[in-house]
Amino acid sequence: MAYVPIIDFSPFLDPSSTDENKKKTALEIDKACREIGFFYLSNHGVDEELRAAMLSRAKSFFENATEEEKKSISIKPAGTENGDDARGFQKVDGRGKGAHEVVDFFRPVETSTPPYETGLGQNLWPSTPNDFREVSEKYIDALFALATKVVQALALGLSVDESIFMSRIGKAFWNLRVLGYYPKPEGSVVGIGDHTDFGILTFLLTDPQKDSLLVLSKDGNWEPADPIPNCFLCNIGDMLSKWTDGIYKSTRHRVLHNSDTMRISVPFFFDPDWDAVISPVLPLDVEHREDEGILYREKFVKAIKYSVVT
Ligand SMILES: O=C(O)CCC(=O)C(=O)O
Ligand SMILES: [Fe+2]
Repeated sequence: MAYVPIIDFSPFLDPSSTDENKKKTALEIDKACREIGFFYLSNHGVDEELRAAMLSRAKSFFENATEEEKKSISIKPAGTENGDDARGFQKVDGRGKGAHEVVDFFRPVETSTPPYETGLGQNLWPSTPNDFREVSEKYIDALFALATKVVQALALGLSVDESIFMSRIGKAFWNLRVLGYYPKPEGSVVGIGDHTDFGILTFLLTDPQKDSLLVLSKDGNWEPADPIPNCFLCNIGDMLSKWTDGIYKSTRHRVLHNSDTMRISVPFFFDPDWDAVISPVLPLDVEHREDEGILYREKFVKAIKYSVVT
């Protein structure tokens, strides 16, 4: 797809690559972030078998989990038993925004005890299929390592002191999201409504179906961002936009799934540490403007209450 560029990430994985090669890749990412807010990442180092396993476990969950199991792991309001507004399964109906089913997992928070505050509960792992958790945790580790490297590349591309970013992602509050878009029933919209992601970067893994994910271009057209074999589709969230004072865009996107076949999609959202303050590091000729910061966890709570809990 011509609109979103494909960026070869191998210089950041190959220990023998030169600083010059790294800088070239970092500047390609920088350009995509300034102009589009989306890019495909190839040669990212995440094993093909692991990606296939993650997709197959997601598919197996939607094909085989019973309604009873889905109910047992469903998201519950914070303050109620096991509830934290955020972790677990939910079925979103097609009124307005677009129908889908979704299970959300977040970084575990060892220190919190029930009743949980928003976002700070325990992950509710499905038991269908029985190795869902094991595969997901391997996948999360791989994506966490990749995302950290991409953030290093962002710092290089921006000529920003890497430690400003690194000191705010050591315990990145990641979210693994497993989405099932069912075949379209009569008279409803299957998908996800127009939105921006609210973290730093999203890494999207989907099955090979086309024409579902649409990205809003600068001139106001919805451009398809179809899967490309062996690439992650990456996009910028609001936190990275804030870090760059809006120079990088968190681009609007939506899903419209008009098909007789179920679509499986697994976004990995890489977000700042729970307590991180995110403030502009750009423009480079002024001081890092700490006073204009936003607390990530406040952004999270607002975003979750608005988008997830119904
Ligand atoms: O399913 C997709 O292709 C994208 C999902 C998405 O945009 C989201 O969950 O934020
Ligand atoms: Fe999104």
